[in-house]
Amino acid sequence: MAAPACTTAPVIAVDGLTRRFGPRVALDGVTLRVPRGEVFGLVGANGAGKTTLIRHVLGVLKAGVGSVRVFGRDPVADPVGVLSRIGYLSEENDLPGWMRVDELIRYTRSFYPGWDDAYAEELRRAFELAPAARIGHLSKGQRARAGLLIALAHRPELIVLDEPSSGLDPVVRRDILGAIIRAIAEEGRTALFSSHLLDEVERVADRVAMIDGGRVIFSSDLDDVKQNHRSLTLRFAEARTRPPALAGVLTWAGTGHEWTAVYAGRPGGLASAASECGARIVGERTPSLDEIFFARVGAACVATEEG
Ligand SMILES: Nc1ncnc2c1ncn2[C@@H]1O[C@H](COP(=O)(O)OP(=O)(O)OP(=O)(O)O)[C@@H](O)[C@H]1O
Repeated sequence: MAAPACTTAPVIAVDGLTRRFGPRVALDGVTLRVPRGEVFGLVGANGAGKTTLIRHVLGVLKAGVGSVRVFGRDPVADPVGVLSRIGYLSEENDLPGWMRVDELIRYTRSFYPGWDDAYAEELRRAFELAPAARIGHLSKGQRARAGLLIALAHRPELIVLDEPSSGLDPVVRRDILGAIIRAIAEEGRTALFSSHLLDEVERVADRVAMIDGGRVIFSSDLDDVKQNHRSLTLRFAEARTRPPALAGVLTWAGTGHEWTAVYAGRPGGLASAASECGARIVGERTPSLDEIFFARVGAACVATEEG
């Protein structure tokens, strides 16, 4: 999954994007960069703003406050220039139910000069889609595979997948992710996908942005995320009813003598602070992306309440 070194302009550049639906703020000052050749995971709970952000990237929604550039272009002003280079799988996966699989492939093919017949056929076989099957009669998982096939087969420079695994069984999930990896492994290809399944993002992404309440609360290279967070269990000499406030600790869980912290900072940074308050570290490990996400969301909520 190693991405090529990225020195070129980002494929997606979002700056200060705010979107309101009536009184509801769906995106709040979002700024992010999706570098070329990387797999970028957008993670957040339902309603966090992932789909709204993707709809701006596709030019379906126009940036009122802030700006969105894809391949350096405004996707609203230049939809053909941008969308012809994107493969998109929507969360709803709204394909025409009356078409057969082979008709869907022929129909979609006509829009894309770069359509790769051999690759489309390879995907059709890998996804076990019968050419004569009616889309409307396919299972949800099969429809997702068909949607993914037509998103991938024109070999787009950028593939955008909104919750590709939503509602699918683990085997299909792996099929879908395998296909994503194949698509992006082609030189210089970029993938942006949203998910609330943190284990899935952890498996495939090079970079993640965590979104909560319309804000990007954290965005980083995945290896850096893992390196810069530790889960540390502290044993205190005295039993405590609440944990101490220690710099770098995002969240605490525990009771009495033992408390576990998700900590962001340099390795070993918590040790001296712990000993100053009569504790020693009795356990240490790398937290999962899931733990980091919830720690970050929790810390962001506390900061908002205090701010
Ligand atoms: N067209 C719309 N009209 C009104 N509110 C909207 C609209 N689209 C999104 N929202 C609201 O904006 C917020 C962000 O929604 P969005 O669909 O972007 O979240 P999401 O992270 O993609 O969640 P999900 O995975 O559930 O789709 C939510 O509170 C949602 O109800």
